[in-house]
Amino acid sequence: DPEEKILQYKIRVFCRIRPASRAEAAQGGAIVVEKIDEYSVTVETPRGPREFQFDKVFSAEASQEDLFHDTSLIQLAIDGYNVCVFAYGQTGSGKTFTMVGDKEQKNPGIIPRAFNAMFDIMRENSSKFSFKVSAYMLELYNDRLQDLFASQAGEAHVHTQSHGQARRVEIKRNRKGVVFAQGAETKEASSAQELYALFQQACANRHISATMNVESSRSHLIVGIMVESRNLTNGSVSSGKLSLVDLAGSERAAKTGAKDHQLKEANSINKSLSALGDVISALSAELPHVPYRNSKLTQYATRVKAITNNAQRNVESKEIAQLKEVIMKLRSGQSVEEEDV
Ligand SMILES: Nc1ncnc2c1ncn2[C@@H]1O[C@H](COP(=O)(O)OP(=O)(O)OP(=O)(O)O)[C@@H](O)[C@H]1O
Repeated sequence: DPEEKILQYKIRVFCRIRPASRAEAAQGGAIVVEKIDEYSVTVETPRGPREFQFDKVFSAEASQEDLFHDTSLIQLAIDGYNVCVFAYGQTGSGKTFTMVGDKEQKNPGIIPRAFNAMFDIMRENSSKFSFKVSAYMLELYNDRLQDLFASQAGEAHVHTQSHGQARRVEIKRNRKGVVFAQGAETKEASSAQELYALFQQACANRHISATMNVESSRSHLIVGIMVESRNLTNGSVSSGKLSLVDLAGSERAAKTGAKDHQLKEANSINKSLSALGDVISALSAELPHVPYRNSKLTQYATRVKAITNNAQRNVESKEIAQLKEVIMKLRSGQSVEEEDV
């Protein structure tokens, strides 16, 4: 029963412990986190050990295969649901390793594995369905969404902008309440290899702050894969989306010792991450109002099909209230600003 599957999958939080790096070991670093069973870890703190629970815990020995083992979320996206997977953690905790993998792709992460699994599942179902896969890839940097496809698209205006910045993308909501990225270029892919090649092009356009940890990414990476499937027997069409997100480091601005534009980066990263935390708290507590609108990241990343009707009604009534305000202004002969609309 797909509805049952959806409820079961509403939000799941996994914990992955990464092994200590050679440098950390050489500096005499101690291991302070330990998996105690499938669902819990202990963390050494100055006030003694603390225990934390998760839907699943992966130890430092867990391989990339172990992590990806369960492909049911990919199946759900193909079945027409909106699925989002993201990695959260401080700089160097292993988000990019988990989502993307190592540079040489000897240990591919969730994103390339998801591309392969997606096309494998579609191939297995090709006698009953025809599929169309398209993708957009975005970067959220200093609260600005940028299209990572745009600057290799060869459009003249792109090159005239400073720092090779791609054009702006806006978050919009369609009449059905589904969030989409307006202005984002989507590209079709007919194989996992093609999709991966698009991903590599997109990654080459990301911002990396030069003076911080070289490996550190200071922006959120958002990969949206849309799957349209047509039932060959009755012609019905469904569309689902798999969003794969590699978040920027979650450390606090004060700790990074960052200045000026770096501080601005850290602040906007923190703002969007704490907004994400608020949304997840509201969703898991099943609160009637989910504060999606507090940041671009949450407007985009956490729109799930399982959102309660109440939350949806709240958003709609807010939009209707705005609309009423605009109508009132127009009636009384006042001017209407672009923001109002
Ligand atoms: N499970 C793992 N096994 C082996 N090496 C790992 C693992 N997780 C992370 N690493 C290594 O640790 C280093 C930091 O990981 P990574 O770059 O993924 O961190 P991050 O959380 O994405 O950091 P940032 O927020 O700065 O982007 C990398 O060299 C990566 O290869």
